[in-house]
Amino acid sequence: MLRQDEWDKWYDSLIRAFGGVAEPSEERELWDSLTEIDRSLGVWDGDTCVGTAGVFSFRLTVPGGASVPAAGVTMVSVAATHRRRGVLTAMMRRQLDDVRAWGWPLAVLTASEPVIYGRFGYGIGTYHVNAEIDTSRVRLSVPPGTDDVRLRYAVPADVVDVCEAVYARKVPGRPGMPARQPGWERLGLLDPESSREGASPLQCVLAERDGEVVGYARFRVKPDWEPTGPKGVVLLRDTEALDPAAEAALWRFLFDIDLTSTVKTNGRPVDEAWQYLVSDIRRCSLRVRDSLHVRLVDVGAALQARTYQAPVDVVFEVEDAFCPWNAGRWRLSGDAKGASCERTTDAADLALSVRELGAAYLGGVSLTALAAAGRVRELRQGALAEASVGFASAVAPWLPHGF
Ligand SMILES: CC(=O)SCCNC(=O)CCNC(=O)[C@H](O)C(C)(C)COP(=O)(O)OP(=O)(O)OC[C@H]1O[C@@H](n2cnc3c(N)ncnc32)[C@H](O)[C@@H]1OP(=O)(O)O
Repeated sequence: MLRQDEWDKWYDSLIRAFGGVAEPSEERELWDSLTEIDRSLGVWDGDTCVGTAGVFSFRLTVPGGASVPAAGVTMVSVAATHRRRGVLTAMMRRQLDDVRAWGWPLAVLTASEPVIYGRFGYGIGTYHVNAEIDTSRVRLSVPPGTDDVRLRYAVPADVVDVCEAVYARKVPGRPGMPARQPGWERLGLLDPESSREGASPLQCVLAERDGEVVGYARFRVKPDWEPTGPKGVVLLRDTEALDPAAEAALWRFLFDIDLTSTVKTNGRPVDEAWQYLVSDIRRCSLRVRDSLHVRLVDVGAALQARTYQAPVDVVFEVEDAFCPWNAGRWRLSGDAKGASCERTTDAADLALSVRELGAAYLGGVSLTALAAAGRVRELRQGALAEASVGFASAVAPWLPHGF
């Protein structure tokens, strides 16, 4: 376990493993304040730190809206001098044992390289979309009520509480969103000058209706000119809105900022509303990327913490070499109201590894698709369709920010 007075050395070791470029002090201080020391691991060779791993104590929305304790695995590194000797494997062993002992059913992470974590039982549970929208050509058609939404600029730090309140109201409605705990609001405000690369400081626009804040967008603008005229870029940091009209008003604003011709987004939901309002989706240059990797640390507790949009009664035969306490047969019975998941000796209906369960858990990756890839085996006819429909989420799961 890490000690507070070791943090600087520990963090320096992490930074070096990521290439050694120092973070702006504002950012370093933020991660210092968010580090949960007693949940962090350091591996030392003498007084040199050669391995780092941390955990944030998240609560994550799962299908059905429950907020489930989840270890947000973070700050993982092994010094290049000590790589490929099993240091990461040893830290993952200790960490997953710890998470189990804390009684948390899930561990989640975003990976520097997707190849790393499958061996430890993580499956890719959410994807996100990056877009580069040609707003000189792409038009938005907005729903009724959009013109009733008033927009106004505000200083981001001055209105962070109202933005957080909007965010908090969105959390239960989308699997994968963490409830933002005190301190995390600073992540959305992070704005070191050295990271702007010619763009403006962070700007914020609030959407209001009848004096109530119903949405916000935080962004930067990077001015640019060519001989024929302006071609500035709007760099979206984040946006949330409480209803379709507020959402459309904010996107219309982002599309229409004078002297700009591109909106760039990073890490947006795959089913976000603006995609269904644009005149030309092809000119939005969508790219999909893996986002949250999900590991069921306690299969029974995790599967019964969520609900199922259609009735499910199936026996899973689960393979889990890294956390053998999960291996074996589990009967999951559930519907949209609740679920139970117990050990059973009954015959299995579906066979899969814990990695596929992690992928399907938040409802964004279909068990049928995994079966088509040979990753899930159907042992009772009909069980695959039943489980696949039950597991799906009407709203695509999404992780709103890195950690
Ligand atoms: C949640 C996060 O924080 S993501 C950030 C992860 N960190 C980084 O990317 C920083 C740079 N990289 C590193 O620090 C290290 O290379 C790590 C942490 C990725 C791997 O640490 P190591 O101690 O070398 O891993 P370890 O020796 O335990 O490897 C276990 C297995 O995973 C494989 N593996 C580990 N990392 C990688 C990788 N990046 N690419 C391919 N295979 C890998 C190893 O080859 C080994 O396979 P084997 O069991 O078949 O021999």
